[in-house]
Amino acid sequence: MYLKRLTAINFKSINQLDIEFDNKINCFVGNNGQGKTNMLDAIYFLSMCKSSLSSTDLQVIRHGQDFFVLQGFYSRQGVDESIYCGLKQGEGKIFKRNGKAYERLADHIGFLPVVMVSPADNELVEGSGEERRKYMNGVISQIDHIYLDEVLRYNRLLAQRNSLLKTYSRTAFSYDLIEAIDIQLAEYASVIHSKRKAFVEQLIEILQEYYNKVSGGQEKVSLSYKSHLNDTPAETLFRENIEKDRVLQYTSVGIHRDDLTLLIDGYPIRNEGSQGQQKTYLIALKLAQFDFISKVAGIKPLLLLDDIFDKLDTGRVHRLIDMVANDGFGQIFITDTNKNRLEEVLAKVTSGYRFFRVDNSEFELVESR
Ligand SMILES: Nc1ncnc2c1ncn2[C@@H]1O[C@H](COP(=O)(O)OP(=O)(O)OP(=O)(O)O)[C@@H](O)[C@H]1O
Repeated sequence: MYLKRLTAINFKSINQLDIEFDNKINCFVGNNGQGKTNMLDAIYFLSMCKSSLSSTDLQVIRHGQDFFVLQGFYSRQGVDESIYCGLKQGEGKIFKRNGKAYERLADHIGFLPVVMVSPADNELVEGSGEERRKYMNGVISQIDHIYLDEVLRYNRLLAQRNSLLKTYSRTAFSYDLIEAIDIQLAEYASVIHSKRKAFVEQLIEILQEYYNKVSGGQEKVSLSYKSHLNDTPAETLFRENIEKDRVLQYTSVGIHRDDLTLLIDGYPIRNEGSQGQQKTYLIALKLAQFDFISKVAGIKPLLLLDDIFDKLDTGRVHRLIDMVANDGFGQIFITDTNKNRLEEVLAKVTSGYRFFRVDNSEFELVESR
């Protein structure tokens, strides 16, 4: 699958854009703040129906404007596909495939799989468990259409349960009501838990391989899935903690407390890893994710590599490029502020490529093969 052409109007710093891509490698060079990441984010948006960075859709509308439009023209399994996304202030977001509007955005997510590697991934190391749960949700939703719905339903039931715990803690407490919620809550919790567990297990298998490929094979890396449901079935868990939750006035156990621990040589990478090791780990994690989606979905995701070379030594940069440019990856988009570094990289690449200069959110094709 590859993106042939992207058009954008009023997307973040981009006023107007119409750009045709190489079906293998696309490089973007420009100084800080010139719009490189915004362009990658537009590609991400067309796949995931949301920005990889901005928390609300309205934040991506160009300052001073009241709408944005994106259009992507793809070739997917030999078939041309056009995706339209538009948002006007005060109105809903519209997504269309070949001119027909989607009723549910969840039906689109995963149709054009995407993996983005960016400096923001650092949040997976530094951020709270919520970041890592969001990460799991983002990947699994690309290969499983009903997963997001299950998470949404779980969260709705959880909110109801929490509001009951708050309301009833000082007055009469209705066990019947809570137990009725818990039956459904436990069902969703079990399904979500088994999907997350299967995902992490498959990721672990390939994570080390990619870490070795980029690092040259030095440290041992792993990933551990933490969940209350690892040891206790959901129904038992909610039942056993009901008194505690009543005192706390919120639900203290469940998959909303799941987390991932990123490990290097058996220790959390957050405490032990150098910046370069952390970066290498995160790249390996994302490439493992690429592998996972490719295998399960049967389509190679678009690979967006935003500013990934910073903090990596030259050996790692070269191994990484050799791998993504010449191995089993599909179309890739690479941004960098350093022109020489990218030119060096392209000199080693045997496939076709396009090289763009980015200045003030204008994209100029300067070289292609
Ligand atoms: N909604 C918006 N409207 C207008 N400009 C925006 C909007 N959102 C972000 N920007 C601008 O986009 C610019 C950042 O662009 P971007 O992140 O794409 O830069 P970059 O070329 O990737 O830089 P770097 O090399 O530093 O990563 C900032 O100047 C920011 O003010």
